Amino acid sequence: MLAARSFTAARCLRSPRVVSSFAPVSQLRTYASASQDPVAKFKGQKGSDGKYTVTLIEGDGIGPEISQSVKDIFEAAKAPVKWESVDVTPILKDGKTAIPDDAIKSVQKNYVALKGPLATPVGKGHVSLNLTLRRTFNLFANLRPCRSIAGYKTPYDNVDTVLIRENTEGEYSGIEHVVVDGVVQSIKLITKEASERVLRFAFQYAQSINKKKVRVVHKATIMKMSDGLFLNTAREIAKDFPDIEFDAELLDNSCLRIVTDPTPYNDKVLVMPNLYGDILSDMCAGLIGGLGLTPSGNIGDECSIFEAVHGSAPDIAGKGLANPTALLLSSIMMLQHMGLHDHAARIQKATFDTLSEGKALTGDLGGKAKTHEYAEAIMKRL
Ligand SMILES: NC(=O)C1=CN([C@@H]2O[C@H](COP(=O)(O)OP(=O)(O)OC[C@H]3O[C@@H](n4cnc5c(N)ncnc54)[C@H](O)[C@@H]3O)[C@@H](O)[C@H]2O)C=CC1
Ligand SMILES: O=C(O)CCC(=O)C(=O)O
Ligand SMILES: [Mg+2]
Repeated sequence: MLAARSFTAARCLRSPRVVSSFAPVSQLRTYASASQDPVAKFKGQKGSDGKYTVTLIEGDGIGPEISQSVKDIFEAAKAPVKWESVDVTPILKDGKTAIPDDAIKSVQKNYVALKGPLATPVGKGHVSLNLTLRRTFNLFANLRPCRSIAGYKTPYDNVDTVLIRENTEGEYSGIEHVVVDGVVQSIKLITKEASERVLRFAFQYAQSINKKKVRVVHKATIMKMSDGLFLNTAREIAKDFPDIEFDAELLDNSCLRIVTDPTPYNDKVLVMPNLYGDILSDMCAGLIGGLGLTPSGNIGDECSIFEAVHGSAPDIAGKGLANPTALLLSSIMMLQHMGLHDHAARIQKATFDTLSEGKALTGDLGGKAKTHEYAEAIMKRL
C-alpha cells in the first residue's frame, strides 16, 4: 500500500496540450482540488492593476545582472507581473540556517518565485540556501529540461532530455557528523514517501509532454537499500501508468551513453535521486552549449520556485558577461505554470529567434554581446 498522502492518477493532468518546448507545468494537476491548482490560485491573485505579484530572489554573483535582463524583457513584453524582491540572507533559528520570515511569507502569499543563483561557501559557513529553500517549501521535484537551440551548433543538433531530480532528501539531506577524529559519516536519506511523490510526478509529466518512456537512473547495485527503495517504488508506481514504458539504468552507464549519443534519450523522462540529478543536469547542459542555456523549476504542491541550473558564476560576475537565457527560460516555465501561455510563447519566440540569428550572443556562446545587449536584442523582437 502506498502512503496515504500519495497522489492519485486522477489528480494528474487534465489538459495535455503542449504549448512550448519547455515545461507546461501548469498542465500537471498534482493538486488535490481546484483550490490548490496553481492556475486557479493565480487567477484569484490578479491585482486591480491586472498584474500578478511574483517573489523575486535576485541571488548572488551574476544573479542581479541576469535578473535585470528578465525584468527588462518582461516589461518590454508587457507580461502582467509585478516583482516582489526579497532578501534571503540566512538567519539562525534554533542553531540551524533558515530563510528569513519575510521571504517565506512572500513565497507563500504569491505561490511562485523566480530565483537567481545563491552561492554556498565550501566547508565552514551556512548550508546551501538553495537546498534550504527547496526543503522549506517542500519543492519535491526539480524539473530540468535541456533542448538544443536551433541555429546554435554543437556536436549534437537534437538533444531533448528531460531530467527530474528528487529535490528534498537523498545525498543532499545534510545529515553529516564526525564519528571519531578523521572519520566523517554522511547519511543518504531515502524515504518511500518522497520517492513516490517525485516518481509519480515524473510519470505524469511524461504523459503531459507526450514522452512514452520513464527511466530511473540509479546505483541500486551498490546502494542496495537506498537506491533499491527508490527503484522498487518506481516499479510500483509504473503499474499505475500502463501507457508509459518503464525501465532503469545505472548512473555510470547513463553518463557514458548520453555523452556518446543523447538521441536515444529524447523519448524518455529521466528520474533519479538528488545528487545524480544535480550532476547529470550540468552534464546535459554541456551538450547544448553550456549552463547559460538550461532552465529549471522546483515544483511543490503549495508553491514553486523557478531558477537556472547554473550557479552564481563568480568568475564572470559583475562584468556584464553572463548569459541570462537560462534564467529567462526558467521565467518562461514560470509563466506557463501560472497559465500565462501567450506571454510565455512570445518571450520564448523572441529568445529563440535572437539565439538562432546569432548576431547578439554572449561570450559563453562565442559572441561579443554584453548581458544587456543580448537582452535588448530580445526586446527588439517583442
Ligand atoms: N541553484 C543554485 O543557485 C546554484 C548555486 N551554485 C553555487 O554557485 C557558486 C559557483 O559554483 P560553480 O561551481 O562555479 O558553478 P557555476 O554554475 O556558477 O559556474 C560554472 C561555470 O559556468 C559558467 N556559467 C554559469 N552560468 C553562466 C551564465 N549564465 N552565463 C555564462 N556562463 C555561465 C561560469 O562562468 C563557470 O565557468 C557556488 O557557490 C555554488 O554553491 C551552484 C549551482 C547551482
Ligand atoms: O546549493 C548549491 O550550492 C548548489 C546546488 C546545485 O548545484 C543545484 O541545485 O544544481
Ligand atoms: Mg548543480
